[in-house]
Amino acid sequence: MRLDVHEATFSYDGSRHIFADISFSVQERNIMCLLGPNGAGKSTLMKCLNNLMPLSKGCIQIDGQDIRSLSRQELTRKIAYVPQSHIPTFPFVALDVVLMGRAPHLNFLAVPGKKDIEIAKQAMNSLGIYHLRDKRYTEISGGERQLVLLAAVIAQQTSILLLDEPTSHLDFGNQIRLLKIINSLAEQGMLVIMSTHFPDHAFLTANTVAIIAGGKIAKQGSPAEVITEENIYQTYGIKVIVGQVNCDKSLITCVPLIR
Ligand SMILES: Nc1ncnc2c1ncn2[C@@H]1O[C@H](COP(=O)(O)OP(=O)(O)OP(=O)(O)O)[C@@H](O)[C@H]1O
Repeated sequence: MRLDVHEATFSYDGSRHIFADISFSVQERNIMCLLGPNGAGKSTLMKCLNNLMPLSKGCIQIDGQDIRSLSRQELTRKIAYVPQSHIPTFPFVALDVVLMGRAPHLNFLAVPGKKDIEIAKQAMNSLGIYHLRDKRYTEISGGERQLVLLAAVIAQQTSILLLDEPTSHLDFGNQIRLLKIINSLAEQGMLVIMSTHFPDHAFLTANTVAIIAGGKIAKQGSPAEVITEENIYQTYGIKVIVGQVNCDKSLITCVPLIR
């Protein structure tokens, strides 16, 4: 499995480009992190990768096949996507929300079977939220909702996972547990693209980092190549120290300087 983005260009209004001529490739078992300031276009790019927004120019291919030639069901069997925010409308119980992840694998109007329920329960278990199964989605916290949506995409069993700021509502422990799960999904063969506002999350997970800024990929490469003091200053206008952790030289961290 491989995802190729060729000269992708997108505009909401037909005049202002949100991004232009963006190209990159990601292979299975790899995690790509998208960094960039607010409003840079990360969420928009995620939606284009999932063909929810049509590119104005360029193309996106999965194993050489243009995603525009795939039906929505074909695409949802290949790509799972968790948007940045999700406003709950119907009071489904959490297990039913996770079961919705099985929809691409069901025939039209078919109800989920025993196997689907088992997969959904396993997904909830892997995220430590099985106890939420009978709770209404409209009556759980923002972080719990984020974990329920993640369980739904794990149950979807796709080979590509698009996660738009997946840790934004999670407590510190759940952030790190989720990053571990993302790493293990990639080890099992998944291709993951995730946006984040935390450079450290890229150090903990990513093979590749792309900084989106000014409608372009401003920098692209390994986390150590891209997350540098200079690049972070250029991107966010803040001073940081990027360095090895003293007690474990294999870890690199990015610490903001507040003084
Ligand atoms: N539906 C829309 N219609 C018109 N413009 C939009 C729409 N959604 C987003 N934009 C604009 O597109 C640009 C990119 O927004 P996007 O949400 O992709 O950025 P982002 O990098 O994900 O930001 P953040 O880090 O704040 O989530 C912004 O200028 C935003 O105002």
